[in-house]
Amino acid sequence: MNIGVLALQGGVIEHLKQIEALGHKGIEVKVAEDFEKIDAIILPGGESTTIGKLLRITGLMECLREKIQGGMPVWGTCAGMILLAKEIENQPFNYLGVMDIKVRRNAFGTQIDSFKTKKVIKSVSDKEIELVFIRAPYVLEAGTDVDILCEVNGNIVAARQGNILATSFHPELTNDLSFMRFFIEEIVHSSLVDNLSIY
Ligand SMILES: NC(=O)CC[C@H](N)C(=O)O
Repeated sequence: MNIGVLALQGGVIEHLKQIEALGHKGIEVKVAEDFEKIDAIILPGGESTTIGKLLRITGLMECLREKIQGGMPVWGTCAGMILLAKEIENQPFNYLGVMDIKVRRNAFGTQIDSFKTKKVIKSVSDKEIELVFIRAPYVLEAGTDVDILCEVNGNIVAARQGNILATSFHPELTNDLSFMRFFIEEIVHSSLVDNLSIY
């Protein structure tokens, strides 16, 4: 499969490496034409304000929003989660606004409060997964269509709404491919099968 990674700012290469490690093609997405080449897209971590500004300047914002609303599978990591959210606490505007969640930015504290922990996320793997949090957001409120996949200290850090996956943490910064495998096999693959069955 061809998995795009939004390549305006942030942790692009790490995602591309994990995609390729699973035998798929990783494609950097920088212009609207790149959307024609991909089956799914990852919005990497970075700085949501910067990526948001670049999405507006390049005109990619509308294009990306339309693709996601049309069913393209998307995974937002950290800043990517903020870009997907319908509501951002203490901020009067959103970015893509496609996922029915309200998020708190920098929810665990500043850069020096970055931390790692381990959890079993049943829908993803039976084994413990290392979770890396870097000035991460978490989900304050989620709509009824949103499945909660993981909580840390009672805070929602991974959630799915149909074709949309959001994580506060960074699986791409670990050697564990299980989250990428989950995204590609469960979310991307099932959406392709659904689309085929229309015909
Ligand atoms: N690692 C990250 O993506 C950090 C996100 C960043 N704190 C933001 O609010 O956009």
